Amino acid sequence: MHTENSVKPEPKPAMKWASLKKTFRLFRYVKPYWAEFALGMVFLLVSSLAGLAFPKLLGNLVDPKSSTDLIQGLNKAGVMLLCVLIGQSIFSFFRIVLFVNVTEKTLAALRQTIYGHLIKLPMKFFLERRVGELSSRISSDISLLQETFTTTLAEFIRQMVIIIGGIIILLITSWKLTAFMLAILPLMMIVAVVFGKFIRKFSKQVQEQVAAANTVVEETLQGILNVKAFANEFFEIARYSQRTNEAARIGMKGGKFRGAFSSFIIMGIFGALVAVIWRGVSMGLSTPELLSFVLYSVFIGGSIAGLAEVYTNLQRSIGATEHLLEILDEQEEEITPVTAIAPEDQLDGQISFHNVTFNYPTRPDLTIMKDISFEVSADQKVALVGPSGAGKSTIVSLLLRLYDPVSGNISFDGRTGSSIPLSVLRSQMAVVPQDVFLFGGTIRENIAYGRPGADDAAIEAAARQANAWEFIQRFPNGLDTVVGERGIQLSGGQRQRIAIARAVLKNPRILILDEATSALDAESEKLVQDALDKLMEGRTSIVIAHRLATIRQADKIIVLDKGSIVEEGTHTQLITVDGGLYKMLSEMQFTN
Ligand SMILES: Nc1ncnc2c1ncn2[C@@H]1O[C@H](COP(=O)(O)OP(=O)(O)OP(=O)(O)O)[C@@H](O)[C@H]1O
Repeated sequence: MHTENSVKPEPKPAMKWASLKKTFRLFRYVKPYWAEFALGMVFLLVSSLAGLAFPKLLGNLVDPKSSTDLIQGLNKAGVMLLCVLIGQSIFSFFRIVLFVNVTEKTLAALRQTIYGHLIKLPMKFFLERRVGELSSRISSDISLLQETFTTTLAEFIRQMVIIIGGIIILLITSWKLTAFMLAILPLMMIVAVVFGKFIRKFSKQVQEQVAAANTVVEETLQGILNVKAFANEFFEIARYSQRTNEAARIGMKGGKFRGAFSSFIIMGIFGALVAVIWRGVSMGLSTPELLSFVLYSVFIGGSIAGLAEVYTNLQRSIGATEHLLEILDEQEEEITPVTAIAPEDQLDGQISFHNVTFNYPTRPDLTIMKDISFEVSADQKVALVGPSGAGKSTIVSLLLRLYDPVSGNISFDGRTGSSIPLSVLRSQMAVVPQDVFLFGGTIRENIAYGRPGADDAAIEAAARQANAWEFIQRFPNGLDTVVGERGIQLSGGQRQRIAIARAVLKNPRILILDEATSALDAESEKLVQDALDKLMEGRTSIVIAHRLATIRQADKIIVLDKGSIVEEGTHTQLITVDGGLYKMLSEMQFTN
């Protein structure tokens, strides 16, 4: 089990400006929609400015002087207020529609960019992170940004307009009273900001705990079979409860501070109001003047308090942006669309390992492959044999260039692997893995994964060659049969034949076969083996063999032990080596 690195250190204050600058990189995704964005901004500004007229007009409304100017029985201030209201509702409507449009389009582009980037990252990246954490990270980080773009940003601008505009109007009304009010406000502001920052810490911790809890759900649902088989339901329930309780505990602790924060704001605002009214009365301001003054003060006070919330939200989205940018800053593999393979890049199928030494990037201290060299001629069938952990799968990963050797090199037809475009190289190889992964979808889609866009005739031919057609046909929906998320409705042998059909469709130059360790029933076994034999014909095949009976005909058997090649030869040669590992493994299997 991995340990959680859930609570990451808070970014240092010195980082702030740098992170803010980084966040601006996101505006690249807004750029294509800048016209809509700018228009939304105009609406926002106009509606915020119109909002500013509110207290003044309300003051006029109650002014006994204005009621003497009645125009046909209607109060002028009342009409203007109505106009402001109508104007504001129209502007708000367009502002929201425009901002939502821009946000949705921007986020879709961002989601696509991030996913497109993520899927092209090298294996090293995925070794270091948990998939559940990554996916919930991305979804929660993006929802945070959604909130920022649609509400927080607008709130920020509206509040700034109210604060600045309000103060200007107040200064014109009475600079003395304004100065008095302002003496109280900045204090509130500082406390609010400090408080907001403190609260932010809690929401971040809760977010991380929730992500950790989601990881448990995701992993256990994906591996539900294992959970049940090990009767570990209660263990998982306890694990999940621990995470969710922790999230709740931190959330509640944060809740207390949020409560205190809101009490502070209430005290601050009401306290300031009482003080301002008292001061205003003693300064001899008229009632309408006082009313609009108090209203402006409420607006300003409310905006300053809201600003702390906005600040918290902005900080959270800066955090979210940083996470997303961290992913975007990771170096991609050179994945390119392969439409046609240039003749010079067509593989013949010859492979050589020259003094390859390798360790996994996550475990630099542990040398997994030690100075390995071997040759595979085109169209040869070569078996990799050895005890568990000997390094057979690692050789396959190196062949696929999921990782690069630390020293030495791997060449294809005499060309170093790294000189062939990565996607072109991989497109000429196919893997039939031990644990076949079926995507939720139809059998047709699952087979066509070997060559997206293949027509039904090609899919049927591949299924026939893989000895899969017979069982597919027996399903009432044939190729349209939906297989579950992990293909649980299909038997192990059937899944393997689907994987073989995929490889047939791909028609690779180099075939990599990770033989299933789980025993199939005799009939299924024969069907799978027969399909594999047909698939291996006419191409280079590398077989990770667990059952030695299946590789007697191999052109070459490479025996690995602890990351080194200990023997090499055909079955007949190796079986005669006294004290040899192959002979020993072979005797063990046949006597069992
Ligand atoms: N992703 C990884 N990160 C770090 N070490 C790894 C990783 N994958 C495998 N190893 C280590 O590399 C060594 C070789 O593993 P590998 O999977 O290649 O062996 P194998 O011969 O295929 O074993 P098996 O027959 O059990 O599948 C093992 O010691 C294993 O612990």
